[in-house]
Amino acid sequence: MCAQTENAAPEPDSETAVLSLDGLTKRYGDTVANGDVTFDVTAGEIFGYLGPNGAGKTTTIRLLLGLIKPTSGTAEVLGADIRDRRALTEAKANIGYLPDTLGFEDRLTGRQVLDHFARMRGDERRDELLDLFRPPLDKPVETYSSGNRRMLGIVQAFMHDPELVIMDEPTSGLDPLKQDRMHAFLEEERDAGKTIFLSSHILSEVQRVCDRVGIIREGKLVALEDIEVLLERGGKQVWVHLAEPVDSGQFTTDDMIDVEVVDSTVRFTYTGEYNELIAHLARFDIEDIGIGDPQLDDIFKHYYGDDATPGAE
Ligand SMILES: Nc1ncnc2c1ncn2[C@@H]1O[C@H](COP(=O)(O)OP(=O)(O)OP(=O)(O)O)[C@@H](O)[C@H]1O
Repeated sequence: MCAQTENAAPEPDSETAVLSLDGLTKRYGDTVANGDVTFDVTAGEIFGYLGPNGAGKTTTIRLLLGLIKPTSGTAEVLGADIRDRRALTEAKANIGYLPDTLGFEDRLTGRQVLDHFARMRGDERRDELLDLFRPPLDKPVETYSSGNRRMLGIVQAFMHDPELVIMDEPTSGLDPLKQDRMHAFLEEERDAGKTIFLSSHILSEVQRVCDRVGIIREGKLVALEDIEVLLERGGKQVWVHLAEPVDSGQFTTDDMIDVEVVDSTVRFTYTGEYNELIAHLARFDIEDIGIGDPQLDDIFKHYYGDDATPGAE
């Protein structure tokens, strides 16, 4: 599959660009943590920033929040240039941030942590969020499970009702039920007009909640697509059970990838015209057939190759 770059991405509407990255580059010695990363995130979408460990996701997030400085290039966050410290500080009053590692003062209770953030930015949605996410507020944070730490982090990220929320691996440490609650919550926030930027190495999470995805590999943006387009480009997953065994040379066409033949069963990903597939299949004696949508992790493999380590769950 042909990887999309920023050049081929749909033109964003600059009026509604909440995040706008322009050649964002961060080098650490010889390591290019982010290399010329360019894309926009528009208002009211859940944008998934997908890549395996070390791809550069946290670096992008830290650059966007002004926690580190770019080597070159820049970005605008809610209209503020990240190199303009004062403008960025003002913009951050309207941003929620859930870091990958929550840097709370561990001896404080959850309530004290929230009080601290409330003094800085407000907390008009605190009670509503605590009803949903329920961290044990009167215990010191050092006694929290990783799931409860994340719950507290989510409450602090959203309680001042920000326009944009940036989340670094938001569901790590959450059990499946809490992950579901979190995903449903993010969808509600998006429907209410909020913009969510979340990084993830979990393909199923991005597939489930995100409207668009940027895939980052070794610091470079290798794809930028609507989830639906990405899934469409990934073709169809097909399996057929034939009346007689067949060898792969007899069956395979140029539009089939990842062909697997076991006796009389063939599985493959089909990327061509459907009429041609049907004409091709009509030459065989077929006993059963299944055609379905591909999983994002299959598509991901095409970007990353066979040595991909996407860490899919
Ligand atoms: N302060 C630093 N000094 C040197 N190298 C760094 C620093 N921070 C990040 N890197 C390197 O930059 C690259 C990108 O790291 P980054 O943490 O952004 O990746 P990531 O996609 O967020 O990965 P993970 O999911 O593991 O956090 C890695 O090779 C990392 O080792």
